[in-house]
Amino acid sequence: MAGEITKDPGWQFLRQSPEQLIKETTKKFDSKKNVWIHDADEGFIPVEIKSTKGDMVVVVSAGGKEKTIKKDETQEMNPPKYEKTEDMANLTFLNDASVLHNLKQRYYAMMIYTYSGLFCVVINPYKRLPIYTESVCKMYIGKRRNEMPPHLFAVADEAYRNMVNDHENQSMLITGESGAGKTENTKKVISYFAAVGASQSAKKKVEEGKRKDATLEDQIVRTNPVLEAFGNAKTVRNNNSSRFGKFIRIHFNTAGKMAGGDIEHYLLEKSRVIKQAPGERCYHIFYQIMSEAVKGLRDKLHLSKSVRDYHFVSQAEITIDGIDDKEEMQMTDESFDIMAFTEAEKFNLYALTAAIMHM
Ligand SMILES: Nc1ncnc2c1ncn2[C@@H]1O[C@H](COP(=O)(O)OP(=O)(O)OP(=O)(O)O)[C@@H](O)[C@H]1O
Repeated sequence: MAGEITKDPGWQFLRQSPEQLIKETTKKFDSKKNVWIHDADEGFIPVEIKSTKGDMVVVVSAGGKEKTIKKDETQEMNPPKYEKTEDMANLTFLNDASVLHNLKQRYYAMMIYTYSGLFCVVINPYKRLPIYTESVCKMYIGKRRNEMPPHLFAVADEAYRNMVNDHENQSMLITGESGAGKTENTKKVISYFAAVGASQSAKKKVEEGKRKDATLEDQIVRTNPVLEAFGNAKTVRNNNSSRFGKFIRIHFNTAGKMAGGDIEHYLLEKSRVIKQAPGERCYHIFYQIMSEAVKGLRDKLHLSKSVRDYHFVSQAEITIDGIDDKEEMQMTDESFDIMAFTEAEKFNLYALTAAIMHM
């Protein structure tokens, strides 16, 4: 099994190979001499202490540059055996320079998850890594945190097992600045719970006429495209920025199978509906409706003009690089079907949205 998982395409983004590990962790090191100092460009750089006089030290950088600074301004360096450590709680010196160095080195190797005790620090890779596949998901099911490389799935699995074993509610806080990856990681957590807690109940039939099969897991996962259509927008910092906060509750039955869910939302940025700053866009749904993905919808909503002619939604950007509003609209509309909205309910929602454009 261990051999098999290391062959998974995602493994290289989770843990370095034994060869790399040996190379990294056996570098020359002198704990008395090797330290970190502040650097205007790099944040912190490694230097070697050449001499000490009172509370001043002369340090030399890798490039041979010498500098005299206060000893207090240096930060201790960890021995190379901690290079790219998976849990920063292990570090002998937990100073800013060491934490940033560790996260940076792991990020350069595209290992985006790192523990810091109970926390899991994530760095946005801005590229799709094969670490959320079904095979990677299976690797983490039922495993202890220290048995596997850091991953959001491990945190989710631990929460799931604590819930099943201790019969206690569990919560996960996902936080960070705009564009940090909260929305993406939240979606992965929900998908993970959908996989481990699959209800396996008889498939429900959704809405007469559509005859689509939808499991409860599908329905819970599909809340996202709809919420994003109405509550996410392009900002200067993030093409898909959530403009509201949310508290997602997923319910499990006593057997640990998914039984339902609900979402509380807070503080939608309402001003965006009528005003967009330069470089930003209104909520995705307006442009999705205009995309013609749902045949005849624009006609029914009397949206015959071009987007630019609807003032409230066209004060800045109207398209987003890399986002196809037509595909997104298909996803939104299909998600409504999977969540068992009726045709009338869907139309009413679209009509209300269009009404704002007509104002
Ligand atoms: N794990 C990831 N893998 C690949 N791309 C990612 C990942 N996390 C984030 N991204 C990219 O970064 C973008 C911004 O991430 P996301 O929308 O999750 O940020 P956020 O923290 O929710 O921001 P906001 O607070 O503005 O809603 C995503 O649209 C995606 O392109």
